[in-house]
Amino acid sequence: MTKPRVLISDKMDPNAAKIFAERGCDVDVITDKTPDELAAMIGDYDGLAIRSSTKVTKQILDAATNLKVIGRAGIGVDNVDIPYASAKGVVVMNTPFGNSITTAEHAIALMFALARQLPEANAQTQAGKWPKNDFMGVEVTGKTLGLIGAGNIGSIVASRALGLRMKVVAFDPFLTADRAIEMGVEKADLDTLLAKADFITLHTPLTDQTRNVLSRENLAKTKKGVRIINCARGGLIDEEALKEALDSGQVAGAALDVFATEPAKESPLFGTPNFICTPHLGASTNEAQVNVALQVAEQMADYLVNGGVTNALNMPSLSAEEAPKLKPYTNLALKLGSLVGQLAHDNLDNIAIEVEGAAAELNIKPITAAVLAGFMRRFSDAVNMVNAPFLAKERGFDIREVRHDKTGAYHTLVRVTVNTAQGPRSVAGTLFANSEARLVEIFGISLEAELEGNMLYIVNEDAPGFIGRVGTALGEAGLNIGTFHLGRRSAGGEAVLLLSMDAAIPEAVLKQLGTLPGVKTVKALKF
Ligand SMILES: NC(=O)C1=CN([C@@H]2O[C@H](COP(=O)(O)OP(=O)(O)OC[C@H]3O[C@@H](n4cnc5c(N)ncnc54)[C@H](O)[C@@H]3O)[C@@H](O)[C@H]2O)C=CC1
Ligand SMILES: O=C(O)C(=O)COP(=O)(O)O
Repeated sequence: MTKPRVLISDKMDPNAAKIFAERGCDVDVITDKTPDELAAMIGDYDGLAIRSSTKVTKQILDAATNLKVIGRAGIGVDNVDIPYASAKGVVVMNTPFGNSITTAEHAIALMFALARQLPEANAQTQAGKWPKNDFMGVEVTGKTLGLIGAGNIGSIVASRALGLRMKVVAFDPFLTADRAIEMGVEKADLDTLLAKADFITLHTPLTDQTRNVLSRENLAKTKKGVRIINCARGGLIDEEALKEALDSGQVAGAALDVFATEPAKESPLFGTPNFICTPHLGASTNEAQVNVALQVAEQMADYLVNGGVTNALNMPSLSAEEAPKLKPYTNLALKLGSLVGQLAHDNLDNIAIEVEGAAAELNIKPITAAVLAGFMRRFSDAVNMVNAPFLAKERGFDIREVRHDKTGAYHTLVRVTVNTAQGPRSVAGTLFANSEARLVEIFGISLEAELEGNMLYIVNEDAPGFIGRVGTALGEAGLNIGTFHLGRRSAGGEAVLLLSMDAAIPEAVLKQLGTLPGVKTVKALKF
């Protein structure tokens, strides 16, 4: 097997490259490339490891013809076009906890820097001014900290602030009353927070809902003299409006680690009194960088080498232990989905996946994803287990997953059913020797077959001499039959023939077979 190739395109702790190599990947570290340069090289790679500098846009994803996984050594993934990556079947992972303490500490550091104007006092002292009477600060003890976003980082900031004897008011639509009590914070709506807070700190991702949460209008609702800290994402604050609010004194100080456009080489805020900034250093500690580098490399290598999925934003998790157990099932599911996809005529919008026996003990999500991937291959070759659920959702598919406790004739079974105009149609398969995928039922008829390569599917009325006529027609066309599988509903009733063929069957031969007496359906299948 060729080794998966990984590109590390942002500055990352060397542990990442080391882990990739140890886990059987070829790794290149090539940073600071322009988008065009990255697009020109990305086609060679199976994995892309990034921080916040690399922008994974449509341009990059279109050029990434071999890419299977993007790993973000950090938290925010707003620099990755996740919907497009999903549509392209590329898994996107992050490391949701590795740098959260470090970033929370940076927010607290900036809060103190604002409260005591440390950067300016430091600069003037070192300039020989000894400005002892120019810097009157504020205490944080007893003050109210307004937390916008109370997730991992926000809750660490809250715990540190409570330790500093501050009061914490939190706005987060997903914060439950119980969790707020557990955190020791007061849950509030945004307007209440804006009116109460002496300091405001932001800890939400950048989304369409959070963009400009501190807009001009909202800045005007703050308590006069508020101090604002942003260690989350630049787009959360209207920078022009913040500049005006600093100039007017509505905002007494602001500390930004992040900017709407990065690198921020210029800004209306630069040079404003009581404005402090750092160049997106929130996650920059030795500890955090080692954490995220190790974690991203482990996760990506797991996926590329074993199929394990951890911390993916566009795919259900699958442990490295589970992945090998599920592999034969996803293979079976892909084939059953593909069979239904190739045989179903209607414009279907529903599919049910049932598992029983040993299959019912497993994580059903990857099995469903594989059925959908197989089923939707009739729409596009680019469908895989990552993008199939996403595409199915986009098409408004009704997907049902059923887990049966009972065990039937087979120790393990996966059944795929679609509702057609003629009623439900289902196919089922099992695993022989725990690994070999076998079809065992097709549209209510028992029939055992491997679904492999080129196949010929015929439905006919069971009648003497029919099989001979099929064999003769194929022989005369110079087409060799590999294996031959037969099933029927009842003697003289509907029968199914499933043949594996050594080569694809030409259209003319299919047409000719269709003219044989008693034939209802003839179809070439490909697995
Ligand atoms: N400056 C830096 O170097 C770093 C910045 N970050 C940024 O910090 C952000 C937060 O990280 P975590 O706390 O780990 O994420 P998280 O996902 O644990 O927490 C985010 C919180 O924001 C809340 N939220 C979502 N929409 C909201 C809305 N409309 N209004 C209010 N709250 C909302 C969520 O409910 C969640 O509780 C990341 O998304 C990333 O952008 C993260 C690490 C380093
Ligand atoms: O983890 C995050 O979300 C960060 O913003 C850290 O960014 P960085 O990896 O330091 O470029």
